[in-house]
Amino acid sequence: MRGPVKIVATVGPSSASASILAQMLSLGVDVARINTSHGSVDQWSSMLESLRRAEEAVGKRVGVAVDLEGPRVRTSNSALVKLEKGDLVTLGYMEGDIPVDSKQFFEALDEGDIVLLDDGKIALQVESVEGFQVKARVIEGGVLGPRKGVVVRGKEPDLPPLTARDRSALEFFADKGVSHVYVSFARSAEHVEKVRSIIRRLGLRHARVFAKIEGPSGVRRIGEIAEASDGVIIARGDLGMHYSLEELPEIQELIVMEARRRHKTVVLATEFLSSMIEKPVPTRSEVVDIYQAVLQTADALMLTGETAVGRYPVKSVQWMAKISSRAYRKLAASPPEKPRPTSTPYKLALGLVELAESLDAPLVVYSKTGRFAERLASFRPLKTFYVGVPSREVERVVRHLWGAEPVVVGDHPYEAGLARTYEKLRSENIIHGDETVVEAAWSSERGIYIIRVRNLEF
Ligand SMILES: Nc1ncnc2c1ncn2[C@@H]1O[C@H](COP(=O)(O)OP(=O)(O)O)[C@@H](O)[C@H]1O
Ligand SMILES: C=C(OP(=O)(O)O)C(=O)O
Ligand SMILES: [K+]
Ligand SMILES: [Mg+2]
Repeated sequence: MRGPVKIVATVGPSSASASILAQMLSLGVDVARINTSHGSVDQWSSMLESLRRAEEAVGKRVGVAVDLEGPRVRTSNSALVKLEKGDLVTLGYMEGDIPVDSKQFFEALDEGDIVLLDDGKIALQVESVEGFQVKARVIEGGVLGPRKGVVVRGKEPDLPPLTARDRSALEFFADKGVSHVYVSFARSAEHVEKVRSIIRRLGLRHARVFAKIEGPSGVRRIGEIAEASDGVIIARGDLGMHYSLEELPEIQELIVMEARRRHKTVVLATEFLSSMIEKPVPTRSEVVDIYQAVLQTADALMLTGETAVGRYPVKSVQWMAKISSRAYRKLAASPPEKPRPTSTPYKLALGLVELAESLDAPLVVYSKTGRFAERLASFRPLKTFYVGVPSREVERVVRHLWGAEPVVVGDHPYEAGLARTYEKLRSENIIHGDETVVEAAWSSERGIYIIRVRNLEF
């Protein structure tokens, strides 16, 4: 039992081939992330093509998440830059030892500011600011790769939530079966709503909008942002540059709690297995980090550099799946607490999860949009639950949810959809004929909620 936690893998140069992706999918990847901070329409096209081929080979369709660059400030160097501790370097707009691609970056800079590069691996302290010419001292050295993220600790560029690059990326992906859009640097509910309206205009009907919490305003406004989103992502890469690292565990706990109490999908991202970018085996602390993340009941864990540019993308997925299924055993022994239901649909969902658990029976439902599945997942059912869905579009949405196993049965009235779902599970021998099963669907035609328990043993 791989366990209910889902795995998001970033597709990049290391994993863009159909054969590598097929191995990753069969080992447990549930969502493929395309980080549009990098690459081009041509590269994204070939990634989607490889992904389709991998899905065919494995017989499993996964979520397709488009991660928008957002107002990201980056260095614009194309070659590596070696930086030694103590060096005095110049930062300039598209020029200098360290060229930076945003004018707003320089306008907000003051002497004494700490500038972090590449998820904080390199740190500088600003000594002088003359317009777009800045002198800074290297306080943490390293080799700066091309086009790496730049963050001024505690300062967020007051830029619009979407850039021209984001809009063209969304236009490209509008008819590509995308199931999730990750909004980078989400700073307010308004940001999220803006992206949602653009997505709707582009015809991405079912796509869910997840807000990436990457800086101080995202953390401060987590409540309104979570309310406005379908899910939140704890982006530990950028968060670890805005905050000092020892603050990260509490921020992670806070955001998981704020998301879960609002029944929102919650994803933990970045540096879970970063040592496996170079090595075939994780460090002990990475293993424990993943184990603890599962016990914190995130819906999904995200691999970034490990599968995008790492030397061991398949082994990284293998390790994440192995550790999370081990953590699942611990969870099964001491079930996680469930959030309070906030309305009738959630009360029904909670009742269903508890009924299935008390009978130790599989839960089978039919959900036309995937919203019913989201409500059930939010109560963290300990066993996989099966969700009949009308289309591949909804299948991809449901794939992201804790414990949810989507089954495409076509578009039917609820009761017929539920019957087809049960039949399909029986025909694939996922559920056995004599097994007690809890089923549910609501019949909008008759305005009633159907709960049926098959093969009860008294
Ligand atoms: N689509 C891509 N094409 C090329 N390189 C990529 C792609 N996606 C990710 N990468 C590489 O993998 C690294 C880690 O991935 P990720 O953490 O998603 O990126 P970042 O944090 O830089 O936005 C990136 O810095 C980049 O070097
Ligand atoms: C996932 C993250 O965002 P990105 O990789 O797009 O910077 C992060 O900052 O941890
Ligand atoms: K991004
Ligand atoms: Mg980030």
